[in-house]
Amino acid sequence: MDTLLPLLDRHLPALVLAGIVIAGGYAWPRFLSYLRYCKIPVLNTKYDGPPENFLFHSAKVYEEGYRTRRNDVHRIIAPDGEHVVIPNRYLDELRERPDDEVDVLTAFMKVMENDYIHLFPCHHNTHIANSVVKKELTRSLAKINPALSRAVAETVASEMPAECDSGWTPVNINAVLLRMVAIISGHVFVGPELCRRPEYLDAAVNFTTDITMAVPIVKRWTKLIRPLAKYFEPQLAKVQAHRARMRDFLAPVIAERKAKKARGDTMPEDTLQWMLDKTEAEGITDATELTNMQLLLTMAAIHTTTLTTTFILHDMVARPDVVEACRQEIKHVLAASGDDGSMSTHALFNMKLVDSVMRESQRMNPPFLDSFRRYTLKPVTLRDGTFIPAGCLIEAANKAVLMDPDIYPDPATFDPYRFVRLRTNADAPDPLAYKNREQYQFVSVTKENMSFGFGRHACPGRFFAANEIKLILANLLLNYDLRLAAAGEGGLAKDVVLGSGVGPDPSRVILFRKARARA
Ligand code: HEM
Repeated sequence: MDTLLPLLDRHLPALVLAGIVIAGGYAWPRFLSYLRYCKIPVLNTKYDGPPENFLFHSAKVYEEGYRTRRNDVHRIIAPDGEHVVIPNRYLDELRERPDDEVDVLTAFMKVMENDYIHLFPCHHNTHIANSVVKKELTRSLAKINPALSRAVAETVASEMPAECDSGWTPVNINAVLLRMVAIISGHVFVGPELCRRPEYLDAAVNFTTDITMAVPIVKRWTKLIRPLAKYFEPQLAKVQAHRARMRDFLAPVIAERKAKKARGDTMPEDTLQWMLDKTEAEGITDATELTNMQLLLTMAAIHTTTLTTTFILHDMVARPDVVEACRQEIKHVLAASGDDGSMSTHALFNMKLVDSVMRESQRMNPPFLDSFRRYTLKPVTLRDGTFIPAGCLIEAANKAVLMDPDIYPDPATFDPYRFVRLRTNADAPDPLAYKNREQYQFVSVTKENMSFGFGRHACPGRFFAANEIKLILANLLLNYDLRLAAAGEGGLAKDVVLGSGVGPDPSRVILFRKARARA
């Protein structure tokens, strides 16, 4: 104490100043946040407190918001801050707002703590990656589908456990699908020669999981000292190690492709090549940027498609009649299409019951409880005078809408025929009175189904994802019998809801057996 007091005395002014700076750094953002949000009614005071309160009760929070305040802008307090929930009736108006007013990328950068995680390449290159999916990939689907169809057949055969050939075998289908989807997507991301290479597969399978774990770790650090997190949190180093490995993997591939192009060789048709062509045209030659763009697509595509397909199979296997009806439809469509065994986009379009089961499964198990995440870069005044300040993370309820009985009658019942009925039977009552019943296809995005988002930034990969999922389902149903495992055999589904994310029970198994010759 004797030595401490003089020391304190000598440094008192500096200590007081440091205290003011730290307290100010902590309190100032909170004060600004208070000013920004204080006029927007808050919903979830009862889930305030430790982050777990919101994380594990988020479904109830969104549901309560939709039930009690569906026509008013309101606020949810989540562990990462305030989320402003926008009623559906404003979405058509908001989707028209330009990106420099209501921006999707800033929203995702904030949610994903991009300053510390560095998931997104610079704005411009992120737009290039998105536009490659929207334009080149989607426009090429009919052309690449025969090759994709063969790739799916090979991958299903190689990835399903060999034990299924000799009898009923418990399969953790989520884990199997993750590799399958990574390989199949890899065919169109980096090409058939590279899509099974361990470096690519490691990034495709583990990058998303490592980022998902890193984001809450970053958020635990108070903003003022967040830049220091990378020196203390090994999870952040893990994310950057993925980037370095992927860059080492892609750099020689990129160099080789550039040489091929210079020689005038025929170039591959995959997202890497399309991104190379677009960036080269603009003089961007850095392999790191292309690596980041490729990793971004991996992040957007692999786990989302895997969890959607897992949910569909979990929902199907509980209903043997639906499995059989889908199998018959697939056989019928293929017999009528006269294709050479590969499944064309036209044949996939005609699998309308399969499509309906996919949409119904996604209706009951959307990947996110919310959708239409945007950030207001400028203050927004809506036509009826409703005001949303600048600097807000806005979003709309998704799951609560999908369970609304006025929109989806008897919403808690899984009805495999719900959407095929609406699409093919003009007399089927349509509570939404859509002008075009094709709005009920799996890929259609509406205010009443935003699992692929909404507006001009709705998921551009959904057409590819729908093809991929249908091809996987068709191959599994034609080549395997499947049945429900009992609870004791790992068959009990317990979905995981954490914050706004929803996933299937990752440990659940389904019994598969290689199909004997069927009629
Ligand atoms: C079933 C699988 C998938 C689901 C559920 C899904 C879901 C979503 C959602 C909810 C968004 C945000 C949209 C919005 O806020 O309006 C999104 C954006 C995006 N998705 Fe997907 N996605 C899937 C598959 C894919 C695939 C396979 C790809 C790439 C081939 C992809 C590429 C993208 C891209 C590039 C964006 C950003 C679009 C933009 O900001 O303009 N997604 N996705």
